[in-house]
Amino acid sequence: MSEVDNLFANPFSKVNDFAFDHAVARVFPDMIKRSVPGYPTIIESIGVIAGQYAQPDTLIYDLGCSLGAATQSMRRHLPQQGNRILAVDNAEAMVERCREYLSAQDAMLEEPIAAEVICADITELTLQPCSLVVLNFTLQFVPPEQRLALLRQIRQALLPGGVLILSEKLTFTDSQTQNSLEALHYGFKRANGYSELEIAQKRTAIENVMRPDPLEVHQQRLLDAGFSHSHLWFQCLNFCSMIAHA
Ligand SMILES: C[S@@+](CC[C@H](N)C(=O)[O-])C[C@H]1O[C@@H](n2cnc3c(N)ncnc32)[C@H](O)[C@@H]1O
Ligand SMILES: O=C(O)C(=O)C[C@]1(C(=O)O)C=C[C@@H](O)C=C1
Repeated sequence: MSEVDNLFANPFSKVNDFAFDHAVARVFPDMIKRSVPGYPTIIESIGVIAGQYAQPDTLIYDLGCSLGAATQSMRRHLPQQGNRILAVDNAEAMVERCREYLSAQDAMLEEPIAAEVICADITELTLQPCSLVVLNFTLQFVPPEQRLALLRQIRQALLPGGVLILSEKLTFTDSQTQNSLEALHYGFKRANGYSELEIAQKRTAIENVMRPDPLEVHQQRLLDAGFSHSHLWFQCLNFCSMIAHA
């Protein structure tokens, strides 16, 4: 089961780029809960949103599933209506553990919704028709120049009435807002037991691999990808989640 995240607790002579490797997979539930304000609420709400929007007998994608927290939530909330969930991640360490977690969940649910975990790059997948797609803190790790093409693919795969749930860390074009929310986010991490060194080293580790966008950039890109409408349903500090309608 999950261990405490102390991956950045000791000083490094050089901080390497963040990777979703075995060390991260081992501590990931603790890391994400202590790093992303509102993460438990977002996970639980994804199940509720899925209950509202997943159409009977259709496919659901969880893209960049990590350990499958969103998939597990959807399986808890969805009525048994012939849905199938495809959870995809390109980090082998995550996929291995995700499969274990979902098998453990199988044993706890009466009629578990079918869920399959695939190790693949989501920018290279051909998506099948589906009613719901989840990108929960994944798009920020996709190279910016590939984001629009991915969203177009998702839009094209969505059935009429289908939705995308898109959760992201945000940046803000107004520097006062940026500085205020960034400082509060570090305060959130501190309150969750991370030291100044851990906060600083993690910041360096993610700066080349995780490139968040402002909300306006997301909204325009969703329109450019063919979504008819998008809106926020959650924001806590500089982290948010949106629903985009096909
Ligand atoms: C912050 S984690 C996502 C958390 C997860 N969705 C959850 O709800 O707990 C980002 C994940 O996206 C995956 N990822 C990043 N780029 C990817 C890509 N091109 N294809 C597949 N997975 C990707 C990473 O391996 C990582 O597991
Ligand atoms: O922005 C940060 O400082 C974070 O730690 C965020 C974040 C994320 O949003 O995915 C970065 C990497 C880990 O996956 C967990 C959390």
